Amino acid sequence: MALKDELTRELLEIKAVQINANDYFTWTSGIKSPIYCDNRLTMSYPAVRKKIVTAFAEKIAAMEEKPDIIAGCATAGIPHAAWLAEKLDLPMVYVRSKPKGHGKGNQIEGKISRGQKVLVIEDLISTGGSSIESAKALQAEGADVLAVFAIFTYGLKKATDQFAAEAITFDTITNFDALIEALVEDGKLTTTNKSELLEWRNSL
Ligand SMILES: O=P(O)(O)OC[C@H]1O[C@H](OP(=O)(O)OP(=O)(O)O)[C@H](O)[C@@H]1O
Ligand SMILES: O=C(O)c1cc(=O)[nH]c(=O)[nH]1
Repeated sequence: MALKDELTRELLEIKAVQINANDYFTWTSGIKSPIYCDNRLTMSYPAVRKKIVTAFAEKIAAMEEKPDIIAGCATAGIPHAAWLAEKLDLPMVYVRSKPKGHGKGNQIEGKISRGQKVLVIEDLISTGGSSIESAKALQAEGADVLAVFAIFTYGLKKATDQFAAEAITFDTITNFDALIEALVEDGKLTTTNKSELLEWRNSL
């Protein structure tokens, strides 16, 4: 089984994905959603988190330009960025959603120098707003952001449009469509549920 399919299935097995058709979740963007994917749970499963790092490392191996440094998006991107940086023996930083209100007032923690090639690691992309903000904070420090990688994307048009508008490349290990297919295969979603969820996603 391809790593993408293995990880899609494992997200379901560890119950990272919850569907509540009657009591919607609120996303960080304010969007109300019948589905929530809690990739933070992957931290608690060494075999799953190792596969995530392997999948990111495979994507890096296919990149023409290699990163000098790995940047994690606070907070859920940080552990995976750390494990990836460790595997590749690369330096790491993390990026806060906003500058710290005390201490040194940093938004980026760790050392970053102008011209360094950075790969941004995020756990999940909904609208893309959080990871794009992290990438822009790095660019403001003179970093060359090669790409944003995440475990999962909902595949929202808004995310594709926002990344394109900022000329930032992004890629993910798995996505909403693969997740929905796996749920249908497992008999956990009817084809009607599937159509409703895809329609909801496409309407955002
Ligand atoms: O693509 P977006 O619309 O920005 O949404 C995705 C972001 O939302 C979640 O973070 P959250 O704000 O819940 O914070 P956390 O990472 O600290 O848990 C997730 O971890 C992403 O960072
Ligand atoms: O957009 C979000 O805030 C969001 C969606 C989701 O499914 N999981 C998550 O951790 N955040």
